[in-house]
Amino acid sequence: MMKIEKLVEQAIVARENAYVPYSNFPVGAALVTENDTVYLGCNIENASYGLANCAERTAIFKAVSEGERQFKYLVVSGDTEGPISPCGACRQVIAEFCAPDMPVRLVNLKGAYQETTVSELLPGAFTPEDLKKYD
Ligand SMILES: O=c1ccn([C@H]2C[C@H](O)[C@@H](CO)O2)c(=O)[nH]1
Ligand SMILES: [Zn+2]
Repeated sequence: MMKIEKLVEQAIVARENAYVPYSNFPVGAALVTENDTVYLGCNIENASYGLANCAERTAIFKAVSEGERQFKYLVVSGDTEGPISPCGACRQVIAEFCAPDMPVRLVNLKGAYQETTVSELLPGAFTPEDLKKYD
């Protein structure tokens, strides 16, 4: 397992690439694969506001598009008062690709954090398992 402090630092540094001309709210993410590869993500906004892609989804989509399917840890960082809170869309995408018991660390820039899990972020998620009987 990678050192958590280093992952948190990477998730914070990942904010530097955020494209956030509309919200001015950079968010970063660091996603660790089973083989300890780290995929970083930042939020990427759009003049058509609703098309913003959050940092967590950027990291997940980068990893999945490189063929990765097994993940073991996710860190999300933002300059929030308390730990950052992923949006509903990200919670659903996280539940698609990460095991229910996978740990997720939500952090801010002041050292506050919440260590949670995928299933705690989205209890009762609709997942690929629910479609299996239609295979
Ligand atoms: O967990 C979060 C929460 C918010 N945002 C982004 C979406 C938008 O670009 C900006 C303000 O909501 O922050 C993320 O990337 N991840
Ligand atoms: Zn989101």
